[in-house]
Amino acid sequence: MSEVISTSKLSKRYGSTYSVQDMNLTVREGDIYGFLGPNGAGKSTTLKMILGLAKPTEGKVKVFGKDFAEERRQILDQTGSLIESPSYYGHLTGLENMRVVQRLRRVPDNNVTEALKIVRLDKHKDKKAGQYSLGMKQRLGIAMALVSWPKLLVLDEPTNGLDPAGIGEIRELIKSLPERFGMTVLLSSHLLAEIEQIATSVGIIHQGKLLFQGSMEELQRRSYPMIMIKTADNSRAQRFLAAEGYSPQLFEDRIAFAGLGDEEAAAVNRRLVAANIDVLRIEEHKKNLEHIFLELTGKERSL
Ligand SMILES: Nc1ncnc2c1ncn2[C@@H]1O[C@H](COP(=O)(O)OP(=O)(O)OP(=O)(O)O)[C@@H](O)[C@H]1O
Repeated sequence: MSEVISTSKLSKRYGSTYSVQDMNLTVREGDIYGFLGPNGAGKSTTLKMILGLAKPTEGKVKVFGKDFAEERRQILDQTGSLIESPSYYGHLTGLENMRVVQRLRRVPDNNVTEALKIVRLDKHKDKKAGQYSLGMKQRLGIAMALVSWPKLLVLDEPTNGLDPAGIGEIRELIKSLPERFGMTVLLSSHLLAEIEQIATSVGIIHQGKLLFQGSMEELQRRSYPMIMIKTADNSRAQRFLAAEGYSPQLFEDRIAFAGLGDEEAAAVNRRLVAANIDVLRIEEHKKNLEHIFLELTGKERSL
């Protein structure tokens, strides 16, 4: 798969503070790349530099293998974006707003009709955008970004402020874009669950630095399984097993073991039963992404 975006040592400094530092980001064709980080991590700043809306202090951006500084126009012609909140004219209808973008992008009427249909605003196209709900405004913003059928779509927190139904709708829409239209999508979010559900690749940014970059599977692989055992008396089970040389931890209503193989799990089970401690459940838990994220950002030490 070819690289659609690659940045090398991309940095942005405001005063003496780096908002983004030495960012080597790679987005491949057909990816839905989830750019994940807490508020203030530097996501918007990075996206703005990729789109030429902010000037890097250091480093380079290549989009479609072209140097942004040299081939800006050609790159932007094939790119659609929604950065921060959508910009629209409140006194114009959804359709009229689309026409404004249509003229700028010099695309046929059909593109407008299709884009409105895809974001399901076709029935509301004659209503003033100022009277749209938050979700509709967001969808209008996405329709504007889609109108030229870009090869690359960059979306900054596209589900911000939406209710769960709206989030689900936008999520399904984004997920369908690579397959339906051959697009590559780069989107940012501070919500792990959202990235987990949409993205095929992930970049985790914290305090301006990229801490992890890879496929969603690679990130998932970092999670090692824990064996959780629920007994009729967890405290007694824990003391008993600790005396037998194991090191279980009490965790909610279970005792937890790291790195316990199948045979060891069976042995623990036998010992508990022999000690007259009823075993109610034995389960394998994968560490969830939240744990991994917290570990990467250095905020979590236990379990
Ligand atoms: N124009 C600016 N001048 C000074 N500092 C800025 C400017 N723009 C951004 N910053 C700082 O850069 C850091 C990163 O901001 P950025 O908006 O990129 O973060 P983010 O990850 O997108 O967060 P959020 O999700 O809250 O938008 C913040 O500390 C912010 O205060």
